[in-house]
Amino acid sequence: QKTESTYRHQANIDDEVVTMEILDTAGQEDIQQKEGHVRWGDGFVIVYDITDRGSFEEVAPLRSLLEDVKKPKNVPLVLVGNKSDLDHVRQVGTEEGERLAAEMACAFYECSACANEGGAVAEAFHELCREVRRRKAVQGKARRRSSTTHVKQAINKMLTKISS
Ligand SMILES: Nc1nc2c(ncn2[C@@H]2O[C@H](COP(=O)(O)OP(=O)(O)OP(=O)(O)O)[C@@H](O)[C@H]2O)c(=O)[nH]1
Repeated sequence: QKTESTYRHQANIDDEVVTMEILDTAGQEDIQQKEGHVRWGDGFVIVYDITDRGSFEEVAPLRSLLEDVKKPKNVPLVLVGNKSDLDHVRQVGTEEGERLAAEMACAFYECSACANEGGAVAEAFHELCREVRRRKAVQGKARRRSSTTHVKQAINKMLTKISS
């Protein structure tokens, strides 16, 4: 049974301590629940499985939901293709992920929650934090003394291991 969990994770990003509140959604919510998650989040990691084309096809509708709920603001977002250790059963090419991320104007990472070589999982989260920070600065809401940036996220498929 799919479950929803929350995590708190602290990281030092560009010499600033950031506390992330992470919501790992189960991906089976109804539309009201999904919208609630989207309202709650400051930033989003959308994760698909490179060995499952269906999961890749769920990205665009999710992105539309984010846009609809957050508009007129644009949404801090990163796109992650997970399970890069399973390259031999890959169904979604790296270039396809890159192209989709370019369309969505967001950063893209391929990574593996199991074999997290090069720390791509952490890098994806760190980049999301930077993006949230940039948007807040642009919106004139940057609070210089705040050492706690809450990055909240709602996604359909999520990495459960975060290491930095
Ligand atoms: N090989 C490989 N397996 C992975 C990777 N990430 C997750 N898995 C496996 O994929 C399965 C699903 O992982 P979950 O983290 O439960 O995926 P989920 O979509 O978040 O599912 P829920 O937590 O039930 O919502 C598990 O058996 C994991 O061990 C990865 O990077 N590589």
